[in-house]
Amino acid sequence: MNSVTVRVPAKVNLQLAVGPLRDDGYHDLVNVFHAVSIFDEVTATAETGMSVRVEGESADQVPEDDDNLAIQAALALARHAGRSYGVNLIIRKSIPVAGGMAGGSADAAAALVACNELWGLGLPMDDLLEIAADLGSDVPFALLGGTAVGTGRGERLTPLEVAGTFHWVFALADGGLSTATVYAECDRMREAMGEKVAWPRAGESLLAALRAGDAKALGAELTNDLQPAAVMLRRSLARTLDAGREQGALGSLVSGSGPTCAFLAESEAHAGELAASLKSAGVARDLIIAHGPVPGPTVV
Ligand SMILES: C[C@](O)(CO)[C@H](O)COP(=O)(O)OP(=O)(O)OC[C@H]1O[C@@H](n2ccc(N)nc2=O)[C@H](O)[C@@H]1O
Ligand SMILES: Nc1ncnc2c1ncn2[C@@H]1O[C@H](COP(=O)(O)OP(=O)(O)OP(=O)(O)O)[C@@H](O)[C@H]1O
Repeated sequence: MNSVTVRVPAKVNLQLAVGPLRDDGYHDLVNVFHAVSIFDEVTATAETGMSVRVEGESADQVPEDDDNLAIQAALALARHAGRSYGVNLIIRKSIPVAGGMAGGSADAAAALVACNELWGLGLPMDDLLEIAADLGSDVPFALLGGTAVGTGRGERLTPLEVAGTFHWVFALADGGLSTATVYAECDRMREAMGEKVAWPRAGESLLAALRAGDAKALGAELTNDLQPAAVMLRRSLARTLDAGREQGALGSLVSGSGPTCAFLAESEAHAGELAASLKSAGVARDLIIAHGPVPGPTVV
């Protein structure tokens, strides 16, 4: 086999509970991940060296050297296998860059799956998950897909049972936000308010809403502890979130570290109406309709 193409979804966080800052610079989380139908595609082709090319949505903002998370994934996999494999990766991006939807992590997960296949390694999921955790906190979930709760840095995963499909509208913003900067702003705001940071816990009502496939109940339970920090760093997000609520979204929140905002709709038709109203309100660079949960990386 000379070439393998893998399609990989974006994520939104349905609950992001951020615990105290740890000594290693990370935060313990309860992170309810949900994979949605916005996809990047990664094609891996056998080659002697390691190279990457990026095409599509905001490709110019993605590095085409060893800083690219997909190349780092291929290098980590070759190291794990103990061989000096080569690969050319072509990444076709649709997931917004630095948008809080884990696009880089998705590409890394896709590269792990594609190279595992291309190089005939046959490594099991558990090995790939271990390599993924070293690449970034979101990468293990990007390998898994579906809906799952992540603890620790977000890398320790338990898949969740979900009934049916949820319909979403995503409002894209101009420019990205740095994940590390948003966490640091969250710490700063908490300290300024003298807030005692609680140990993060999964929302029982949120898990029940997922099990029941109850969009209305889910909408009321969406929470993101990074949202105040993201809004502080990008004030315009307050207006975007307000517009979603005014236009009848069941729930509105910043996706992960932002600046993409996520709005839950009642149905596919309602998502279409909501996207049209938000477009007219002029509160986003672009709007994308998607559904979840969807499976993780898939060879196409
Ligand atoms: C905001 C989320 O996307 C929600 O899923 C993730 O928590 C971020 O995951 P990620 O982008 O894979 O993040 P990493 O590459 O592991 O870490 C980037 C930076 O984010 C901060 N970080 C990340 C994860 C975590 N549990 N605590 C943190 O404080 C740290 O400053 C870290 O240096
Ligand atoms: N394959 C990649 N795709 C996108 N960005 C990448 C990639 N490799 C490295 N990067 C760098 O990582 C930064 C963050 O990109 P990414 O799109 O993953 O952010 P994000 O969606 O906010 O992440 P998260 O939701 O995991 O916090 C970008 O600014 C870019 O420079």
